[in-house]
Amino acid sequence: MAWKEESNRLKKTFTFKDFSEAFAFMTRVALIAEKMNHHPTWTNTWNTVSFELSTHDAGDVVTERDRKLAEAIDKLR
Ligand SMILES: C[C@H](O)[C@H](O)[C@H]1CNC2=NC(N)=NC(=O)C2=N1
Repeated sequence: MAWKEESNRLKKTFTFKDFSEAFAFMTRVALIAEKMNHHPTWTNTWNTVSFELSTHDAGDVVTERDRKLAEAIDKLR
């Protein structure tokens, strides 16, 4: 599934087998975000993880940094 761009955010929701799988994914995303110094706004409800990416330093709009992070997140799946 593709990322949706709306209201100055890149959005996507991932669904996993259970919470443990979802949290393992979040752990891997966290390490990548740190490495890229670009961090997601995200929510986790049981087996789902929803992302809304924007660049705070650019006034909370979508930039290339968000697209790169989205690409890196997709590669984890
Ligand atoms: C100093 C500033 O917090 C850093 O440059 C990073 C940290 N992570 C970040 N994450 C996101 N999404 N946007 C930013 O502008 C951003 N800035």
